[in-house]
Amino acid sequence: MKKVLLIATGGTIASRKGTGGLTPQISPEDLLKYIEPTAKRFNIDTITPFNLDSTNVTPKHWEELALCIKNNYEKYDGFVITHGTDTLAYTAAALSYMIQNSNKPIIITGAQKPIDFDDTDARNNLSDSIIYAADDKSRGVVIVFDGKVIAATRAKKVRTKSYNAFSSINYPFLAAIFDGKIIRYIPCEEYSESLKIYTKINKNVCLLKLIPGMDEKLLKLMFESYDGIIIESFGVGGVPDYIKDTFIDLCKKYSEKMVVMATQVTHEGSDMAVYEVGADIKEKLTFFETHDMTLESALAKTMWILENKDDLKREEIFYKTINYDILMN
Ligand SMILES: NC(=O)C[C@H](N)C(=O)O
Repeated sequence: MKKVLLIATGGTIASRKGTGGLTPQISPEDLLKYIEPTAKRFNIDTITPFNLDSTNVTPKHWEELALCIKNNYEKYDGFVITHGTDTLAYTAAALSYMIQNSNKPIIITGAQKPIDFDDTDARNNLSDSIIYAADDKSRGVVIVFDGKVIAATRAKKVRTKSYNAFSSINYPFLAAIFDGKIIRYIPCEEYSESLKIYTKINKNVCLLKLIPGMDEKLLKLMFESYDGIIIESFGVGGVPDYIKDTFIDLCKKYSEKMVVMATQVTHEGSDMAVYEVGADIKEKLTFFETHDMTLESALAKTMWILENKDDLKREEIFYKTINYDILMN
């Protein structure tokens, strides 16, 4: 019988109504009781490293999850992490960099409604995740949600209430699961490189979303305070003329920091070479562009590189495809 470790971290899937609204209360053993026909086909152990609404999940928790999988890796055939949906895409992206070349599947799932609601999506999501985790052809870090399997670097929460809460951005779904059967659109390749688990990342990374007319004060503050600065610019990318000189000065002054240019537009990605507002600084400065990556992945990849990779290797690794994260590189 396949051995699966269910790692419960809270979220709506395990929530009940408290006096102040929904809060995680249902134990992982009780979660499994709601999907008994599936659960009894496998040998499932449970562990609860933390029990939070995912609004409260931080990079420190991503490190706890990576360590939990490292400590249990040899004992199980697959892993299912139940997680709140609000920051699930961030955790999934982080685990994609922290756990690489895993020939065992690591699934992250959650739900829009608690598992004990009559109209819940939780039972399908949990049951599908366990089936996927126990399947011989599954590998790597993925999200299973609403009958779809999404590469863990490509997900974005796009709906706050509907069951199809996650989209796979700039990449197709890897598989679908109908009535407990997996239909693989993109078969998982076996990793030939050895498993790598990183349990530390650099948490000193910030995000600045540009708005029309933005004051350069914020830009200065971010360059002074952080090791990694992600700037979400407009369209395919550029820096407005009214902050451009400051941006150039700061990039030169803090050349040891990682500056990453992203876009606020969800689909199709950035390309700063297209317009003069982007092209002129791209020639003069060293920074990274997210291209078709999600913001969640760009953030997690920056945190992982800053902590674990040599400065000279940054560029090569930022643009290297990891768990399907970037194609336009
Ligand atoms: N659907 C959910 O899980 C939302 C919840 N607030 C969470 O992220 O924990």
